[in-house]
Amino acid sequence: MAAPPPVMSLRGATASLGARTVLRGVDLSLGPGEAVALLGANGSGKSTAIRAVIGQVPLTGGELELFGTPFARFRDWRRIGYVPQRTTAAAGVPATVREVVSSGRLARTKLRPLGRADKAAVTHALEVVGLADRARDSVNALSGGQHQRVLIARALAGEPDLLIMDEPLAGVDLRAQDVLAEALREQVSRGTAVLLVLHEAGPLAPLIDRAVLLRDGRAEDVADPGRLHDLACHPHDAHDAGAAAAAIQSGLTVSEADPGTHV
Ligand SMILES: Nc1ncnc2c1ncn2[C@@H]1O[C@H](COP(=O)(O)OP(=O)(O)OP(=O)(O)O)[C@@H](O)[C@H]1O
Repeated sequence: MAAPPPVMSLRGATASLGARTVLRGVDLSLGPGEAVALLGANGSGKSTAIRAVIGQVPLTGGELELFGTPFARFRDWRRIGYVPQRTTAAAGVPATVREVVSSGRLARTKLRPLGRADKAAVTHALEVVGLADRARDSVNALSGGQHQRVLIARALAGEPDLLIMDEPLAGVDLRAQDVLAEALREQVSRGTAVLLVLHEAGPLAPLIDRAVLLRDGRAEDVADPGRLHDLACHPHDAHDAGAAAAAIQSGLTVSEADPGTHV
């Protein structure tokens, strides 16, 4: 039987923001059930890359396929969940936590009232992020970290096959990070592919199958996600991702001065 197509595949992707070329030939793909961390310095183009994947930033060149379908023909958006970079879930309209999380089902219900399965998925997502007891509260009454958890619950409620998250742990306290890591672990074990922009892997580190470093508008594979922490926190140290990968494989830090010292 033929192997399933990648969940997402970018090939030679180029993109610009204003006059600035941000992506200069990015190759990045994700298999079903794979969890990939996208690392890189501030401004290296991580958010731009994932916004290109969901069609918010148009490619100026290269190819994008989602679930084996070229982007221009892709319509199955319910298969993709997206958590934007730290923002607020409040839109000036006094929506409740449950309402915002329920909006994660929109691509599935196509504006019909929520059915039993929809409501169960929303309730489950609220429980997973630890906000079931706040379901009736206005999102305007939440803290920044709680907003972030609402946005994660909204993405989970859609039961996506590909979950894309831009720094999902930003502003989330350590206990909630553990809860979210467990939620993601469950999601990945069900076969969901996850693409995460990370600066701090924290409790997500054990989940990550592969890390990719964005540098100079291109993506470079990092061999061992076990060294994720160093590259996530110190992307500038990776002067040469090839050397970094070799060092990582051999168990040395990227900037190790004494090759006899293992970390
Ligand atoms: N609207 C815009 N117009 C022009 N340039 C932009 C715009 N938005 C972002 N940029 C630039 O594009 C580059 C990539 O930005 P992007 O947000 O993708 O980086 P990032 O790797 O996600 O950064 P961070 O780690 O700080 O979140 C940066 O140099 C940024 O200054």
